[in-house]
Amino acid sequence: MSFITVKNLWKQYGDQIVLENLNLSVSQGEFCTLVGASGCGKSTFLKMLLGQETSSQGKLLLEGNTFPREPDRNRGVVFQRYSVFPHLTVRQNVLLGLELEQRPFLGKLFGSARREALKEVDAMLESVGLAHAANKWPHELSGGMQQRLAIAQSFVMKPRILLLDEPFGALDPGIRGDMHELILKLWRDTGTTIFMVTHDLYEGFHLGTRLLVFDKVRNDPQQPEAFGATITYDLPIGQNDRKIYKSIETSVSKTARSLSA
Ligand SMILES: Nc1ncnc2c1ncn2[C@@H]1O[C@H](COP(=O)(O)OP(=O)(O)OP(=O)(O)O)[C@@H](O)[C@H]1O
Repeated sequence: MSFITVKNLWKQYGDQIVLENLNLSVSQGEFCTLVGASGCGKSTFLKMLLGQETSSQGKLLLEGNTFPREPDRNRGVVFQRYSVFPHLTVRQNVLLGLELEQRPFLGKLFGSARREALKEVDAMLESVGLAHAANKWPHELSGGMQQRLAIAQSFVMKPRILLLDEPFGALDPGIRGDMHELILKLWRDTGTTIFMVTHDLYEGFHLGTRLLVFDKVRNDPQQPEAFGATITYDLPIGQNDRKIYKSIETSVSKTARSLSA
């Protein structure tokens, strides 16, 4: 059975149609990268997967059942920035999720429960390359290290679905390469189903298992809000066809111009 099923899904804010007629079937453990013009609804789609937004029409199913309405521990999220708590050390940042899960009201663990949790935290920090920075504060970390921390915070909760909204968008190209390796390693080790939004077509074409292009097939310059974006390409990663790359680039740029006009 499909892990995630999207059937004729629409999202509308007031008179603005943001997404129209999305159809998709995703298996458990896939890594989908989402590209598309700014404002065409990629983050809105992630929010629906997270349970922060509801659809206006259509179905969004998790193993055949309606998606849970509220965010829960099965779904993690990493944003481009500001995912970590500035008043907690690196170690405390990763520990907090486990503490809140086990002691939702107190938010603190003691004794052997705390020791067990810290073992998990330290293993996680080791695996994202932050073991040496466990006692540092977020403001003492570089941008790349902060994103490593945000990724550790998510993975320590062992989510079934991880949503990444331009997680490497603010990083230098050199550091991005290291982050690609890290996310691929964690994905392979854990089998998490990942959806990652990126503005970088290269990332889209090379990372994960599947590239989804969000774009508008219909556009009325007189009524720009009358039509939403849909999935125009659904390609397996590794398909390095220059012509497809060019055609996606051209179409996405055209939509970007119309959305910013
Ligand atoms: N809560 C909301 N209320 C009204 N309109 C919204 C809301 N959230 C998003 N929108 C609108 O929906 C459209 C899609 O926004 P969204 O953030 O999903 O696009 P995006 O493709 O992720 O853009 P970017 O790549 O710039 O992050 C935009 O026009 C935005 O203004």
